[in-house]
Amino acid sequence: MKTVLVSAVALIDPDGRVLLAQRPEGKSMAGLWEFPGGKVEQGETPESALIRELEEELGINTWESCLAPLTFTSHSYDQFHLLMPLFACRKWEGQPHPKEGQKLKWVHAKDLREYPMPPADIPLIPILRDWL
Ligand SMILES: Nc1nc2c([nH]c(=O)n2[C@@H]2O[C@H](COP(=O)(O)OP(=O)(O)OP(=O)(O)O)[C@@H](O)[C@H]2O)c(=O)[nH]1
Repeated sequence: MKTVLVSAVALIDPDGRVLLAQRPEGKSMAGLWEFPGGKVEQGETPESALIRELEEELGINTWESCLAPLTFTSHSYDQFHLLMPLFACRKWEGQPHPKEGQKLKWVHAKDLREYPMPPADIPLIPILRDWL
């Protein structure tokens, strides 16, 4: 099976809340809440892919020096195996706003379980809760 590298980020606001984005209708796993990010394309690093995705999805800018490795998930879906590093980021420029029709929500760590997430993300929840 093909391993797909997807880079994702926990954006953390001054209140310690994390930004989740709801996958829009029409996409696979529509309605589930996920961390902003996306596939690492040819010639990109996980960091550069994330910087690009944050601009495309949320209209914010950040820098490699502001992306701290936090943890990762590794999960087999039917069609591919997902390998997803999760970075933490507390510093960016601009106000995150939905550029692709997705819903956005700042969520306290203790409330993360209330937001249905893709199966690959489930092991990340306690790690984030302990870390935040
Ligand atoms: N950004 C992001 N992707 C995730 C998370 N969890 C998870 O399983 N994924 C999966 O990782 C892939 C990310 O791909 P993408 O964001 O670049 O592209 P996409 O949603 O258009 O993908 P798709 O249309 O192929 O489903 C998707 O298959 C998505 O379901 C997460 O927390 N954040």
